[in-house]
Amino acid sequence: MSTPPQSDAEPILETRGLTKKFGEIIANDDISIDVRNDELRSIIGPNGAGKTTFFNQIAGVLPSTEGTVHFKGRDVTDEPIEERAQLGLGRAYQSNELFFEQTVFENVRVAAQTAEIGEFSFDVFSRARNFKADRAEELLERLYLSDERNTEARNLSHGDQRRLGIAIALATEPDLLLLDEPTSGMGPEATEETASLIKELRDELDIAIVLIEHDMSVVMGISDRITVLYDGSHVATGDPETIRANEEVQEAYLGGMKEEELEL
Ligand SMILES: Nc1ncnc2c1ncn2[C@@H]1O[C@H](COP(=O)(O)OP(=O)(O)OP(=O)(O)O)[C@@H](O)[C@H]1O
Repeated sequence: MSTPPQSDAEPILETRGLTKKFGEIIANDDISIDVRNDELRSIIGPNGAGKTTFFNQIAGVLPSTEGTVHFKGRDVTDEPIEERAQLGLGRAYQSNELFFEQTVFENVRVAAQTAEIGEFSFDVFSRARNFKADRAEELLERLYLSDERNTEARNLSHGDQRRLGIAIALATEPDLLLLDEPTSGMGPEATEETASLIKELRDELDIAIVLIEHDMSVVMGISDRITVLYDGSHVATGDPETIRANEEVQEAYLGGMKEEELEL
């Protein structure tokens, strides 16, 4: 399915014809989207739709079989993940990427220090401990983690680890933040808090955020626009009302998800 771009002004991210094949498996086929520089965009679709693969193609974790990725007008299709990060394309860290033996504060401070210096070295933990401390404190406050400042990352709750992963990503001062299922494994209350936090971050930091999310109340509640993938293809992009009313979206979802999961 050919997918014309949908945006009108100043896209920070443009994918064109993005395709990923794993041998015979076509994970993504010809995906073209534009994300505006102040946009909160959700990517949704049933299991196996190609969402995570698409994210990995954007971040530079996976090379694409075909197609291009432009970030801030620059072709980054062949740029490695670090180069994209330097340009301002950030992705939240997963729990298994944290420094478990270090405190919450040190995890964020070192991320800020690494971003400033340009590379990570194990020396960073022994450097002057107040380097980038203000920035780290500010981020902890913003992510509601100040109370856990001195807790070792391994002792954090699941939800706090997810927030720490976002704080680390923000330490690199991204202009576009990618969040892969930020509410997964959370109960209803933490999910709601995380959704508000994501919206707050976009509004206050004035950045673009693209998230993969399964919780439809989160998606419908905070997204400016939603992109629906199904079986590796782009089905639709539009505001929540448009997506809710789209018959093709309902069919795609009802084919792959239970109606009660959908809440469309
Ligand atoms: N490394 C890989 N090798 C082979 N096939 C893969 C690989 N990664 C993903 N796939 C396949 O590509 C398709 C898309 O997978 P992907 O994980 O991107 O979907 P998804 O929409 O993120 O699914 P979920 O919601 O379950 O995370 C699936 O058929 C999957 O089995």
